[in-house]
Amino acid sequence: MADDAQKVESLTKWLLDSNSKCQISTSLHVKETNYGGKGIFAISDVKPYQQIMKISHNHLINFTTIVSHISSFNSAVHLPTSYKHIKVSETKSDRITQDLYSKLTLDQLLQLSSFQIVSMYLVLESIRGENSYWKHFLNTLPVIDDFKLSPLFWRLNEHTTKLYNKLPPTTKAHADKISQKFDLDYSIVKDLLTKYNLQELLTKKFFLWAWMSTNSRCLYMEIPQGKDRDDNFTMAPYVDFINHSSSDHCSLKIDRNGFFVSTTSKYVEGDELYLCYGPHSNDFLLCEYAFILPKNDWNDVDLTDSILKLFDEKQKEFLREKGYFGEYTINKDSVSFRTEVALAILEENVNDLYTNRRINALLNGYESSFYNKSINRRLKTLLNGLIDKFEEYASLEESDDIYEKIIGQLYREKCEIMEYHLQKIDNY
Ligand SMILES: C[S@@+](CC[C@H](N)C(=O)[O-])C[C@H]1O[C@@H](n2cnc3c(N)ncnc32)[C@H](O)[C@@H]1O
Repeated sequence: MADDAQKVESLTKWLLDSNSKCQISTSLHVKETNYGGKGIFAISDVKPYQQIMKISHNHLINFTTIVSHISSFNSAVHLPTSYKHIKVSETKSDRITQDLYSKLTLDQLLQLSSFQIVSMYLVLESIRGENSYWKHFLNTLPVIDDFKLSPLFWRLNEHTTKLYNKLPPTTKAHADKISQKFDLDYSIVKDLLTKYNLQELLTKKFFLWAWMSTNSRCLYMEIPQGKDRDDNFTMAPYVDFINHSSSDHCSLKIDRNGFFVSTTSKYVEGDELYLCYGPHSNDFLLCEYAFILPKNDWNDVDLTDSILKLFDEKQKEFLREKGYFGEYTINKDSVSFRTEVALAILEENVNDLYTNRRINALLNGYESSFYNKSINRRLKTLLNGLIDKFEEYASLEESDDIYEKIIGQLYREKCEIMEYHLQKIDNY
């Protein structure tokens, strides 16, 4: 079994094969980081705005390349012309290609979402092993244990389900959504394989590995052949070694020639290159990518549940109609405008909200200082109530258990945001 460095080397050789049309700058090197698996480092200076990687379409895994590859085994399928220039040039035959790829219809493939098809394909191509065109890429994907920090993993593993219920309520709500999506995707793919008597290939654990690999390594980009918005993500070998940072980043571009990565800042030898996966809080990063940052300026506290309890039906209806129902947050600097609006309407008579001049002025972006005092008063009560609940969990950060530490950090970060606002209110 090749070690990690050899696997990366084989992947690089495969990508740089003379016919591949891929390019990787010779200034780059993949190596282990001390915080989150592998990363990409500069081994010599890299200028800003320099193209450092090009991965051709034949080396990308997305809806288009998968449909094109699988259908090449079924002579009854005639692909639309938009697929014609994508060719995964592999024809080796085995049980998967004979019993499944040669029988799947275009309709069946097109009915799957991108998430379903990519996850299913990773499982099937892994089973094909040495026969798979993607074997060098598949060898560099994470193993299931690399996702052990993911709440989805906690929920499905009997030793960690208790942890799942300790998550902050909004983190848990996000994790619940992901879990539902996973369950649905698993049942749809399982049903499809059952039609071909291949259901035993798809254990939940295997699909979880493929699904989390897809979730944590896919890059959201408009695919030129994409049929709708959901198709707009791709797996890009080598590019997916780039770790996340909310500040320093590279830029991505996709066109008919392939997937391109360029720098936006200068790197010197030894620097790690980063990509910003998006403006994500630690709640989001944990649920979607199974890691959190030691410090994250995108963290927030969601007050929606606490605030919604304060409204009667008329107030809720007004907020819904005006587009201000829910998503009431505060972050490290400010109270969101949505939160201010929600707390402001509590000051007004419920029967004349639609004609109330002050409220309508606030909604139209005019002076709102009239409400400041009452917003602060209500916020103070809400935050004091939440801090009391959260502080108990924040102490989990002192635990020796890695999972409890993470849960504790999430609560502590939320407490710090709330304490900052309480201080600000007291100084007002
Ligand atoms: C697209 S991959 C990046 C390459 C990955 N480190 C590897 O070893 O293959 C995304 C995964 O890398 C890890 N990761 C990325 N950025 C990180 C960061 N700032 N801190 C900790 N882990 C990070 C997480 O496990 C995440 O799910």
